[in-house]
Amino acid sequence: MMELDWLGGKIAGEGVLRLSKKIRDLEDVFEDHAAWTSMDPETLVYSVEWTQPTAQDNEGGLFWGVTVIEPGRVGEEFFMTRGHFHAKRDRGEYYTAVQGTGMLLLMDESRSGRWEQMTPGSLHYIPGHTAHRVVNTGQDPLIFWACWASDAGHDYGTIQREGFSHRVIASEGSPRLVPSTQP
Ligand SMILES: O=P(O)(O)OC[C@H]1O[C@H](O)[C@H](O)[C@@H](O)[C@@H]1O
Ligand SMILES: [Fe+2]
Repeated sequence: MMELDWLGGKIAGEGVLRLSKKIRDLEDVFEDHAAWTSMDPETLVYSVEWTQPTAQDNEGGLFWGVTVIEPGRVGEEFFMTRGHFHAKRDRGEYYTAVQGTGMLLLMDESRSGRWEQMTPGSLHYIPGHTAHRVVNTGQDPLIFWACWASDAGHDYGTIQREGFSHRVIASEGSPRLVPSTQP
């Protein structure tokens, strides 16, 4: 059995998987390359804990995890996840925020973008064929839980090549959505 620290964003139990993404892992994710280069490469941007109680190729299985995005910026742009489509495009996902404030960026396959505000208690259904990225627009860690299909997989390449339709930047202290000029 797994034990969740719901508000702390932690999973305890056997077989919990963990990864963390630092500034050095996120080249070409942020628009301002000069600002990225000037930062300490060891700065933590986000970490993920998840459980895979079933095999990755098990059609019909579910995975469960939590992501903690630290507060911070690269230039004008807020810390955020890499973002992805699912490798199996039709697979959906749930996100629910428990701490902090942020923005869920969504984009369909014709690059049409939309977004949802994330606050403690907000529930977000991400349909299939929709890329998703989370941006921490607050001063505290943004913590959200997720449940997704075990055979969904992650396609990072499409976002790496083509970028998201929009970015979230700090404009006089407040978050502002701007159309992307480059991947
Ligand atoms: O994988 P990223 O786009 O960097 O997002 C970070 C993580 O966010 C959520 O927790 C998803 O459920 C994970 O599958 C994903 O790995
Ligand atoms: Fe996903």
